[in-house]
Amino acid sequence: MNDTDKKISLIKRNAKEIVTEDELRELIRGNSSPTTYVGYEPSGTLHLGHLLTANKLIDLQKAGFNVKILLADLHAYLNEKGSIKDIRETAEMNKDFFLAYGLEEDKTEFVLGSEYQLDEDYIMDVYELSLNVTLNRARRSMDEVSRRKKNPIVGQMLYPLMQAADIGFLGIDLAVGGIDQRKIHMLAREILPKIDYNPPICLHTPILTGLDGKKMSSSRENWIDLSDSPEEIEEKINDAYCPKEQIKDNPVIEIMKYHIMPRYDEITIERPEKYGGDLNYSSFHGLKQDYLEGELHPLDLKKSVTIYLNEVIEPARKKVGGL
Ligand SMILES: Nc1ncnc2c1ncn2[C@@H]1O[C@H](COP(=O)(O)OP(=O)(O)OP(=O)(O)O)[C@@H](O)[C@H]1O
Ligand SMILES: N[C@@H](Cc1ccc(O)cc1)C(=O)O
Repeated sequence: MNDTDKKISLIKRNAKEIVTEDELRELIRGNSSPTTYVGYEPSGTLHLGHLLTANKLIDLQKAGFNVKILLADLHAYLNEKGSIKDIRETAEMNKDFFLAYGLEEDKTEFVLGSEYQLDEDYIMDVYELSLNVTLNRARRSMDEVSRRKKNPIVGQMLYPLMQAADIGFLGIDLAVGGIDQRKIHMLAREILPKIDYNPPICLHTPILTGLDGKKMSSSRENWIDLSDSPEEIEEKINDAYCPKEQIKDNPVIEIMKYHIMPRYDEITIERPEKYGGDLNYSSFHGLKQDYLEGELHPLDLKKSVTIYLNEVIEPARKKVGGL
């Protein structure tokens, strides 16, 4: 494998899609330090779902990308997440969480949305974009992001235009987000060239299933986050939905796949001799096969996920605890 192929395979790992891989290859060949970003509406809980995108940023850092994290305070405000003062305080806390989680401090630039989103040039970009997007299209792009499904407000129309403008304004080559960001990203690819910015390449991560088998979300109380103690994690994993021989919508399998396996060359599932002894896996493929065939039992999986997840989270937990 040449250097470009190695980077591409790291970037593709556990991604749901890249739009497009050819453009990514061209970018990596032609630019030794391209720029990527994820934007987050500041949130009181940064759960393992949010951290899927942070894992991808860590991979991208290893592949030579400059990483920006946008703490999107004005977006959260427009999405009715609270007062601007409270949102900004939460943004400050989130910054520490990301660094604690493993992003390299000197290679990660944090940007608060309102630091530049009130500048004249940025606002002119948003206005120009607004002349290129129908109400219907703006509304549809927000289907999976907006809090408010009925009676949309104008704030919801500004939101995707601003997200597109961010990508242009911050000089982003590769925009990363959960697959729920897809429609906004596709809109950005289409409209940014109309105001003389390059269309971004987009990478989407899967959506992590919560402990109850539904999307992990701070409003469902079905999450694990960095402030959970080892005892809480043990209890949560023990009680988690984990159907036998089923991979789909199985949060314990997903935690193993997305949060644990990328951090180890090989993992061991400890099992008493009488049940066949320890199992070792260096790829998710082998583990998946064994689980589907009933060779790996949910209880053994849960025990190992508890041990490894605690190990993965420990450094961050210490830092966050000491803040
Ligand atoms: N369960 C999840 N799995 C994967 N990514 C997620 C998950 N929840 C949120 N994200 C991602 O985190 C980023 C920030 O999303 P945002 O803060 O709006 O989350 P949200 O969907 O409102 O979550 P919550 O319901 O927990 O508040 C987005 O890129 C989104 O795709
Ligand atoms: N739309 C993202 C937040 C975001 C805001 C602005 C951006 O430029 C990027 C991302 C979310 O759902 O949380």
